[in-house]
Order: sequence, then structure tokens, then C-alpha cells
Amino acid sequence: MMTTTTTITQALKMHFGFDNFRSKIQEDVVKAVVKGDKDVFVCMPTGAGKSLCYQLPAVLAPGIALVISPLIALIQDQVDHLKSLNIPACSINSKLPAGERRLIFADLGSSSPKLKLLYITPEMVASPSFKPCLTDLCTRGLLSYLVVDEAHCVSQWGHDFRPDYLKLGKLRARMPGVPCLALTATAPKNVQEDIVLSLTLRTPLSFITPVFRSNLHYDVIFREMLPNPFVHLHAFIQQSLALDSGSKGQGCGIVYCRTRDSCESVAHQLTKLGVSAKPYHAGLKTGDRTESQNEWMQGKVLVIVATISFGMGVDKANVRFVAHWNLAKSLASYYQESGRAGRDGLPSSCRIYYSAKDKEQLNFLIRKEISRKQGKRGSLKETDKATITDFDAMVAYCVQEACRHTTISKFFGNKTPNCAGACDFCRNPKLVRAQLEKGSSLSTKTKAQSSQPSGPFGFLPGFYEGGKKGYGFERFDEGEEDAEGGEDDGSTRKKEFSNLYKKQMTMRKGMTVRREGFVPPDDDCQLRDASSQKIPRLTVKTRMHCLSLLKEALYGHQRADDTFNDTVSLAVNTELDLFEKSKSSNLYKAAILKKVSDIKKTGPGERGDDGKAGSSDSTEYSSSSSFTEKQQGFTSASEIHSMKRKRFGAGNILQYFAKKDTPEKSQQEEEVVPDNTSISPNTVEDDHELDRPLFIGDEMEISSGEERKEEVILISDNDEEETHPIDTLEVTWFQYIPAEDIATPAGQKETQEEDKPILIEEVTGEVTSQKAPSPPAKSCDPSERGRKETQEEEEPILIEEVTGEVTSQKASSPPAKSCDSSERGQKETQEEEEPALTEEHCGPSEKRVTFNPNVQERPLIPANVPVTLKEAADIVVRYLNPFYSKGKFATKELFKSFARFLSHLLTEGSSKGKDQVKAEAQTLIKKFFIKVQHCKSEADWTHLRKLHDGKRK
Ligand SMILES: Nc1ncnc2c1ncn2[C@@H]1O[C@H](COP(=O)(O)OP(=O)(O)OP(=O)(O)O)[C@@H](O)[C@H]1O
Repeated sequence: MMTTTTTITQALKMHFGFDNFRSKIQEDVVKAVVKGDKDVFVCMPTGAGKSLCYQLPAVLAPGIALVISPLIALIQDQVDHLKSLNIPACSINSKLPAGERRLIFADLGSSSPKLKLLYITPEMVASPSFKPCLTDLCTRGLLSYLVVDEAHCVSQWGHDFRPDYLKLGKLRARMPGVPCLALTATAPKNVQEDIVLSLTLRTPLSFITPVFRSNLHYDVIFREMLPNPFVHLHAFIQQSLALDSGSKGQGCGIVYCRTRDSCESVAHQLTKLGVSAKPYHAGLKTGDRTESQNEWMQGKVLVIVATISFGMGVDKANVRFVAHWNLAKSLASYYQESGRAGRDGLPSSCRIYYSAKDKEQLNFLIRKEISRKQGKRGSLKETDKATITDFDAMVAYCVQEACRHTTISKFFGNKTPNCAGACDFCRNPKLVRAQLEKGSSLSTKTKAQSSQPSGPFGFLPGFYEGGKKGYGFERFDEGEEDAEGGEDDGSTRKKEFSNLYKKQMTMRKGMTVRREGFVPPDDDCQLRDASSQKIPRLTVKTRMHCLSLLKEALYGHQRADDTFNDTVSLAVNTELDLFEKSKSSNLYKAAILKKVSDIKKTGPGERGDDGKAGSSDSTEYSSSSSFTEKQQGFTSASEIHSMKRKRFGAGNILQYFAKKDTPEKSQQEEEVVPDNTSISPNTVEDDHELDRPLFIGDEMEISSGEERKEEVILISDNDEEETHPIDTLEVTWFQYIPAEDIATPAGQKETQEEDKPILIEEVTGEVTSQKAPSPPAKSCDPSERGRKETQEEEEPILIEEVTGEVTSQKASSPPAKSCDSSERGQKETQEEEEPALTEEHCGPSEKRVTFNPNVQERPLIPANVPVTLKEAADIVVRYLNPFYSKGKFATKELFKSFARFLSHLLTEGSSKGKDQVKAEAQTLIKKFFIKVQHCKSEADWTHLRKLHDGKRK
């Protein structure tokens, strides 16, 4: 590799378009790598131009440089950049289309491959598909370099440790003659040592430069002290972007948030304040995410509000600011993330919006995670301690009176840099001090209360109850197929956090637990009376969601003279009003939905005379809101049919409610039922959406009569998991269909069946003579059977269809079709699943059970409901619980039998006076379920059920 300086400089110009090296050290590294007689270790600041240090030598050397990089997105950016420079580079990864993969392998297998750089993730190194190729390249001596980018990932002391990086030592051993180059921006001394050891670098030439970047201005703002943090952030953005006025183009910036929700809300707030901002997080569809990134890269969007999964592969020169809305998990991470700013060397700002509450939460999550790891491995590790130390360093950076640059430099083992006013402390120490004093007076209480017994690192592992890993800092959370598997999804983490954080805080404060699982509101929570736990099981999150629904509805109806704040405060007040009036979570949610529906029915700009949200006229709703469902994480009804269904366990009784157009409607129903609507539930959408909390936007289609369709959102407290024990279900409604809607023409029905996604089955047919005019011949219809079969496979069964009769006279006319051979075929399928059912119902004098997913046409509960819908729901929840575990009923049959029983009671009672029936039904149900609760086995249950069936007949 004898290449002269002139050749190198010419190549720099020719291939990369640079006249000079960015720095002397960059030049030195390139020369050392080109020389190729030694391994090289490079630790240079973010944006220093490390990539060129291996890319240029790779272009000059014969053969292929194998580059290990942690993220497919990062790799993709590098490859795209190189390709744009006409440098043959590619990547092999799990996302590669088969055709491209073949071409690459063909080139690699040829006698003289054209490729100069081949990028792979550490996981790919060991993959069976790539291993033979790698061995072949090694054997034929075609590898020019082994490059390990982001080499700190190899170290357990590093802030982004990746276990698969440890495999690289072995890889290194397989190519002894190939020079190795390791690069990082964030390696304190211990990490540096780890890198050298793990990669078995042989007496490497080390190029280590201080982390100090004089063009970055660092400061910290205490978020809790701000009257309006968003306005403050907005001003910061304006100020930072103004820095760019003298340079070529308009700058841009990044706001990092820890959660997807905050990404959404910060982006929304900024947009409202007049800055073009877009969210970017793993909960978005790939297309939306790519669009956000592209628009930001092209300067169409000035601010990207992202989780930390954004940015690692992004090399944008004119990032004028990086704001952290939440703390980073360590000072090293913060340095790397904030280092996305000012890569063109021009002045840029890096700010943290520090919040003591945020700190507490992170502190808790980090320690919990460590506790979990300890529990798993049964021992303590020094690296556990380092995780805490690193986070403490992050906090210290925010809360100490010291130069920010100095704090960072010291953390990385560098000397004190010459800050020269490039941080808030060096610029105005008095201001920093004043902020700290005010901040500490705010948090004195918390500190005084936190004198707790401490474990090995100042905490007791038991205190945190173990739990699963992760606390919102997975850089590799974007469906990195090559990446380390087994990460929890966000919702699990959130759920754990909700419960454990609250418990932890309560323990610290020496309080008794007021409500299991109640997560206190964030500081910037817009709700009024947000900490109130007056409604059992209603979470702050659900209230926030409801508030957003109200806001969304109101934005579309803003009057010309309304300001944004008017609308927000109207939404806040309306929410509070409904919160105060509601006694249960269900009623609260229903009231919100009704209000939203009312608002939407009102024409834009109209709010009724009193200016209150939601006057109820019949003006057709038109969604003029700029804040669409999509932005909120919802999918429009029009997209529903293309969505993959989420499977609900039988216990997840999805709810329906509809207006009962009868004068005797109970007050409770009145409260919960939106006008003239019936709702069919829809299923939660595609897989990647499942990692968001379930409560966000489980969508339902509302239809009024046959024609009108709207979108509403089912609000559930199931915001943390996909299935719940039944007793945790809150929104539990049965569908109510007015009697007059029962007879629906068959053709119409079929269309509806095709159109409507169904989650529950129904109870059809009649239990009284008037109501059972004809057993449903349609279930003999082959097309219907086809539908049924499909649905039985796909659909969770929630409420069965009872076809036929339960009174003796009715039972005497058995549905002939049950003996039809095709029907038998259908039954055989059922029999496998439901032997008891078939046995019991196949005989001529028995009622026959089939499944019918068509919930729209026929009533679950006939016209006069003897118990309220809510009561019916409560009954299901309370009494079926003993037969419910791990998201499922013990058997489908159990559930069906119950449904049959319940519907019988309800239907039977429908001909009597309402109050009397209600009382009777309740007594019966109670009696029955007292017995049910004494059932110790399924046999007991079957016995009881038979007894009951006997009585009924
Ligand atoms: N010699 C050079 N002259 C001008 N610009 C350069 C030169 N070398 C690199 N750059 C530019 O500097 C920017 C930062 O380079 P690079 O992405 O390699 O940084 P890095 O050190 O890898 O940063 P990080 O650790 O944050 O990823 C890029 O836009 C790159 O094109």
C-alpha cells in the first residue's frame, strides 16, 4: 500500500470533492490507514470527519473494506452517500431485496469484485447466509480493511453496548493479515481500553482528540420553572435558526424526546406556534417516518421531533440546534446526540430542558432495569454501576454550577477546554446559579422525603421489583431485524413503568397507595385537576387522550376570532366539566365521545350560544381539523378494511353502544349513547401499531341508520396491554339494536357482512314465541357458511349466536339444516373445538348453536333492556372472572353458555315491566353466579349449566 501524499490528496479531491483534509489529525489517520502496517484506533469528536478516515483508504486500496456498523439506517445513509459519489459500496442486510442480494453476492464471488466498501451489522457477521461469503473473501485475500464504526458499542462500559459487537474479536482473529480500524466519538479511557482488548487490536496507532467542540453552545433550562415550555422552546428555535442568517441556507434542528407521545405533542405544539415540525419515532408507519426524515433533510420541515432512534445515520451539515426535551440516559449519549448540531463547524446550540420529575422517572427506570439484569444473572456487575454513574453524570451536568464543556470533557477524561463563553455558565454564571437555587427550592420536598435505605448503589434492587428491560433509550428500536432481539415493546415498558413508578414514589414518600397503578400527571400536563383519582381506574393518560379528542374536535370548529389558547382552554374546561360530572370511567368516556360527536355535528365556527363546546344540532359533521386522526395515531375508517385484525381474547369484550330510540331510555343510557348511531368495533391495526398503547385510537365505525358513517374512537383504559383479565376491562357495552332494525333484507345483510369488521358474535333467534319467527335458514347458505368458517378461524368469539328456541314448544321445531350434510361438515369443525356444545345442541329438541358474526342486523339485546347496558357489562366482568385467566376464558363453551344464559334472562324479561324485570334478572343472575363461583371444575360448571338449562326449559 505505497501511496504518496499527492495521490491521497488527489483522491480526496477526486472521490470526495474536498480540497483539504478537515484537520491535521484526519489527514494523519488517513495516511496511517493507507500505510496499512498497523491497526488504528480513532477517537475523534462528533462531526470530525471520521468516516473519511476509512472511506478514502478503502477507495485507494485493492480489495474490499468490510465495515461493521450498528444500525441499518446508519449504513444506508453511508452507502447512499458513497453511491452518490460513485464509490462502489453496498450493504448486506435483512432488508435487502433478493435481487440486489444476488447481484452483490455475485460480485463478491467474482475474481475481482468491483465493490470497495461492504457494510454489515455485527449480527450479520455471524449469520449463516453471510458466513460462507466472508470465509471465501478472507481465503482469497480480498479484504482490504476491517473497519469497526461506533466501536464503543463493543464495550460494556460504553453507552450503547451491543453484545453482538463482542463477536467481532473472533472475526478479527479470522483475518489476521487485514488491518483493523476502530472508530468512535464517545470513548472515555475505560471504553478505549475495552475496544482495544475486545477487537484484539495489535499495538494500534491511536488518534485521540479531545471531545471539545467550540462551535457548540451548551445550556440547560429548567423546564418546570417555565410558564409555557413550548413557547420557550419555540423562542429557542427561532433564536437558533437566526444564527444561520449569515450562512448559505436556512438551518434546521432536532428536538429529542424520550417517548413517542411527547414527540407527537411537541411537534404539534411547535406547529401550532408557527414552526414547521414533524414527529419521528418507531410508532409511525415506515412511510410517514421516511417522509418526516426526507422533508427535514430537504429543508421543507425545519424541526424534527424525534426519539433517539433518529439521527445516528443522519449527517446534515446545517443543524443549528439540538434540544433535549428529556434527559439523555448518560452524558456520553448526550454528547453524541447533541453532537448532531453544527457539523459544518458553524455556531450551533445544544440545550436540555431539564425536569426534576423527568430525572426521577429515568432514575427509577434505569435502576429498575439494572435490578432486572441483576436478578437474571444473579450477580452484580461493575458495568451496572457504570450505568448509574453515567446517568448521574448526566444529571450533574444539568444541576451543577460549572462550565458545561468542562463537565463533558472531564467525563471523557480530557483536559479542561477553553470554553470562551460557549456555555450558559461561562456566559452568565449568576443566571445559572439563580436557576439552580430556584430549582432546588422546588425540589427540596422531594429530596427531604427521599432518605431511603440504599442498596449497593444507593438503591435496593427489591425496591424496584425487577421487571423487564428498557427504559426508552433503545437506539435500535426501529425494527432492526439484524439487531439484538428480545426487546420489549414500548407498551410493556410503559405499563411496568406506570405501576412501578407509582409504587416506588409512594414508598419513597411513605404514603399509602391511593390507587393501584395510578400514574401521576407530567408537569406539563394540560389537564385541570390532573392528579385527581376520583374516578376509579381512569388514568391520566386516558384523560389526556380524551382531551386531545376534544381539542381535535374543537380545532375544526374554531371561530375566526378564536386563538389557539381559547380553543385549548375550552377543551380543558369541557374535559374537566365532564370529569367532574362522571362517576365511572365508562360514563366519563362515553360523555366525552358524546361531546365530541356533538361538537362535530356542529358546523365549523359554531359552538352554541353559550360558547360551550358541543351544541347538539344536526348539522352534518365535516372534518376540517388540521389535526387529523393520523396525527393522533389513528387510522381513518376508510383504511380499516385493509388492516390486519388484532385478535382479541374472548375476554376482551369489545364494546358496542348505540342509541336506543325509545322513550323509555334510561338516564344512564342517555348519557352514554351518541345520537342515532350504532358502532361496530374495528380491530387494532397492523403489527407495528400494536406497540403503541392500545387505548390510542382503537377505531370504530359509526353508522346511523343504513347510510351515515363517521369515525369515532373507542376509548379504553387498556393502554398498556393487548389483553386483560376480564375484571380489568372497563368499557364493556353490548350492542343494542332497536327492534325495528331487526328485519333486514338478506341482500343488504350480506353487503354489510362483507363490509363490516366484526369482533363479537350475537345472540339471535328468539326465546319467546313472538320473537322467534323463523330459525335462520341463512346459515345453510353456502356463502354464509364460507363466511362463518373464515370468521371462526379469524374472529374471537365473544358472544355466541343462539339460533333456535329455548322454550319447549319452540324446541319442537328443530332447524332441519342442522342435519344437513354440509352443516354437519361445519359442525364437525366446531366439534373439534367445542364438543360439549355440539353434544348438547345437535339433538332435535335442543337449541342449536351456531356462530354468526353479523352483529349489525340482529340484536344482542331486544328492545326493552331489562338491565342497563352497563349493568350487563358489569355482570360479565364480575361473574365470568373465575373462568378467565391469561386473556382467555377456560373454554369457549363457558363463555358461550354464559352469554346464552344472560341473553335468555334479558330477552325473557323484555316482555315484562322494566323495573320488575331488572330486579328479577339481577336476582337470578346473582343466584346463578353464586353457584358459578362455587364451581371448582369444568365438570361442576357443566353440571350447573345443565341444571340451569333444564330449569329454563
Ligand atoms: N476533509 C473534509 N473537508 C470538508 N468536509 C469534510 C471533510 N471530511 C469530512 N467532512 C464532512 O464532515 C462531516 C462529518 O463527517 P462524518 O460524518 O464523517 O463525521 P463523524 O466524525 O463520523 O461524526 P459522528 O461521530 O457524529 O458520526 C460530513 O458532512 C463530511 O462530509
